[in-house]
Amino acid sequence: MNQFRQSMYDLIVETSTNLPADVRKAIKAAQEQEDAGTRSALSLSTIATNIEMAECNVSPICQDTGMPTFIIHTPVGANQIQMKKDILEAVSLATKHGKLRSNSVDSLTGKNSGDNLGPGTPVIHFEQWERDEIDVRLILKGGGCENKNIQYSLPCELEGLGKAGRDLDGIRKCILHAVYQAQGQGCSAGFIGVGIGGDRTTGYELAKKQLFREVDDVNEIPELAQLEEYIMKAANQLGIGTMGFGGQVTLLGCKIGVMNRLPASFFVSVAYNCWAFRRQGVVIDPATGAITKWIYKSGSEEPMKRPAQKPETAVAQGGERREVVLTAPITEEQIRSLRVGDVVILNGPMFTGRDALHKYLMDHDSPVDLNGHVIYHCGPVMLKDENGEWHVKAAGPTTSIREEPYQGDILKKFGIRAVVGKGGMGAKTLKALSEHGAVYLNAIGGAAQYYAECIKKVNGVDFLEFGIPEAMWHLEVEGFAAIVTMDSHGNSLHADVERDSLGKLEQFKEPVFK
Ligand SMILES: O=C(O)C[C@H](O)C(=O)O
Ligand code: SF4
Repeated sequence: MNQFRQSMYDLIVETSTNLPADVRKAIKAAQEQEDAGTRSALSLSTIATNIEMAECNVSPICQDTGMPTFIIHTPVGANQIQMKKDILEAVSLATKHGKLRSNSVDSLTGKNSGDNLGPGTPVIHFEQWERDEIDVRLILKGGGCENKNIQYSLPCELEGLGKAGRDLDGIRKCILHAVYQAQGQGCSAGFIGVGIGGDRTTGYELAKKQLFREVDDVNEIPELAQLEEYIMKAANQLGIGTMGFGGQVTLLGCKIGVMNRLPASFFVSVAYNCWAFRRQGVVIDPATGAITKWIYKSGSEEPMKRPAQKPETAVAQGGERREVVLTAPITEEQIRSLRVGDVVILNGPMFTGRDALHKYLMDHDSPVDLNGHVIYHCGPVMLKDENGEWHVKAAGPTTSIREEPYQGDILKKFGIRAVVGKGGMGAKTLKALSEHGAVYLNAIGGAAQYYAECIKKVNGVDFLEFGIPEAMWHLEVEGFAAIVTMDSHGNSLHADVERDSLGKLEQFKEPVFK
């Protein structure tokens, strides 16, 4: 088994950097369905480019490399203690090499362990079987989509859909509601795994296990096969689209599993996975620890279509949208001229800030003058070279709504003119954008290689003690494209799409499965 640690390292790198063929196929099919020139089509082109860049750079597809979760089947007698040690070493090494972001945070102190190891991380499940080989599957599911997981307890009353009872039709309503409530925040278009039954814990486990099924397989249980097919059709009529920009494709895959439950409980658990659906698996020779087979067809066999021109250029040429180039510090006048739908190309300085920084800035000063500047909701993957210089390895946006309690106050306090993130923000921020004269710019979630390439220099860093993802990185960008989705005149594309999709959800109120 001396090669086992290397095999686990290879599995981690492949999973983080090369999206498997079945996932790529689903994204390519979505590209075919969206009308050229729309915001969703533009986002899918960026996503396609990003997938190819990640494979080519052998760098993370998305900066959030998630909670590494290993599901392992071993022959009777395999040394699981040694295997676990090897996995921990492989995880730590992959983190050191920038293939995983340091993602393990002490929940009480906020301290990042720096190597992805700590109580509860990574997740490793062992099970014995009677076969001779070892089967290791890995999923890297990011935090933003994890936050959109949802569990229903039937019977219940659902917004837009009314009563959901303890039957197949009630289950149908829960799943549709799950897709609706995620909006674009889990980086739609997404994949869902559903677990029917179990208790609160095993229901979610079952839901996550569904994510290991191939996107195009067919459920062995006929009622569930029918339900999966129905959900794919119905969810794609909600109009949420890629990143919640509106569009034809909201859901890329739906897999449903079932297990028994207690008489008093009836849970429907939904695990939401972003388009950056990173999972792979290997078969291992128990004698040597070497990989004998990759379980999911490699992404390298399913190349993405690269757009002929840069996606943002294509949009600007589409006519209806304006492209505005801005360099910080930005004036109020420049901001007031922007409208929802405009594409902004940012050049110059940009400062990252996410959860820890927003909380800090509420009652402290900023170490840098933020007047007229751009704050980027981003927790990058960074590596330091031998000369002590930092390099950006992956740097897409994080879900902005988490900063809703702070953002409005902070942008007024420091004079910030633009907030870059993904998934949009709420009413409090929208009001502050209007009052102060600022905009919200939506970048494409998960497109971490695409944005990393726009970052030309790291000028400095503050609060490294918050950990790499939470630190305030001083970046210098060039050609960083994002779409105005909330302007300084009270308009929010996110509010519009949410309202429209609720209207569409209501069309699915009547029973379908009797
Ligand atoms: O943590 C991140 O960088 C992103 C996160 O996965 C998110 O979707 O918000
Ligand atoms: S940023 Fe988006 S693509 Fe990346 S892990 Fe979070 S939800 Fe997934």
